[in-house]
Amino acid sequence: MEKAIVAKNITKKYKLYHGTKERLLDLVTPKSYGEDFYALADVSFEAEKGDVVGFIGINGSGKSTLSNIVAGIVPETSGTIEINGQASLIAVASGLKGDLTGRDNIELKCLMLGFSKDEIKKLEPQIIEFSELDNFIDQPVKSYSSGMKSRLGFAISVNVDPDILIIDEALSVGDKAFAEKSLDKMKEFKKMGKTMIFVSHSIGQMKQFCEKILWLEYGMVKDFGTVEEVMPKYERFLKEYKKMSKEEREAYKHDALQEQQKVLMA
Ligand SMILES: Nc1ncnc2c1ncn2[C@@H]1O[C@H](COP(=O)(O)OP(=O)(O)OP(=O)(O)O)[C@@H](O)[C@H]1O
Repeated sequence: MEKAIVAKNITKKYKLYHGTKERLLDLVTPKSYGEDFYALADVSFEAEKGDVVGFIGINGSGKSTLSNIVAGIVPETSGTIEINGQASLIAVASGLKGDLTGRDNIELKCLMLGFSKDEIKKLEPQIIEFSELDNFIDQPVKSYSSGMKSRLGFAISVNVDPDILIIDEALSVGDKAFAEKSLDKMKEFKKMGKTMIFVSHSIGQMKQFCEKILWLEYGMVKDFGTVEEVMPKYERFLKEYKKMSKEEREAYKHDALQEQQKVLMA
């Protein structure tokens, strides 16, 4: 099978500062201030061409950070990510410019993807129709609601025929009718054998779409396997996690972060 994405030992470190003073001091004498925080620790996974890989995990587990790294929006601190040669990759959630109108954003994103002016002219009506933004298409994107932004991002992404599509929580905002239309489009993509990364908190959507599941927890890979292998374990975990008291969750997190330290030292 042809590999579409190969991510090896991805680590993402952020600096956490206690207040502005510490942040400024760190600018003057770098590395002296702030606390290291690892949003991802030694994460590896692969997607074959045509796989739909779902990223799951409780809040703050690193799903968006990883999808942004795959999309090339956020740089990894260490590790490598390979995207199959000619694959054109598009992330629904990225790259909309607030000061530009919806229409200008369509043109800009298409230009960046290498489309010619003529090709963009043909694509534009299709994208606008899918977005259902009507007259808002000529308003600056900063005046859009998050649902509207997500509709524009999704409309562009699914109409430019990418090889790899990254859908990060794009269906959780906006109305139900649009989400259903988008899910239909995703089914179409799946039939066409496109590779997708899908980030969602919806267990139903995950089961419906994904072949593989990457379960992240406090930046570490808790499990990676087929949807049939991983989802039942995740659902059992969620049931237990929901029952935990605040203190129990803190203790759980503490243990996970100690494990993270071990992973990072290895
Ligand atoms: N720019 C940043 N600076 C510092 N910490 C960050 C930054 N971006 C993300 N983080 C932290 O990294 C961790 C992982 O965040 P991320 O958004 O990837 O998680 P997630 O699994 O997508 O969460 P959610 O399900 O809530 O969307 C979180 O603790 C978050 O606070």
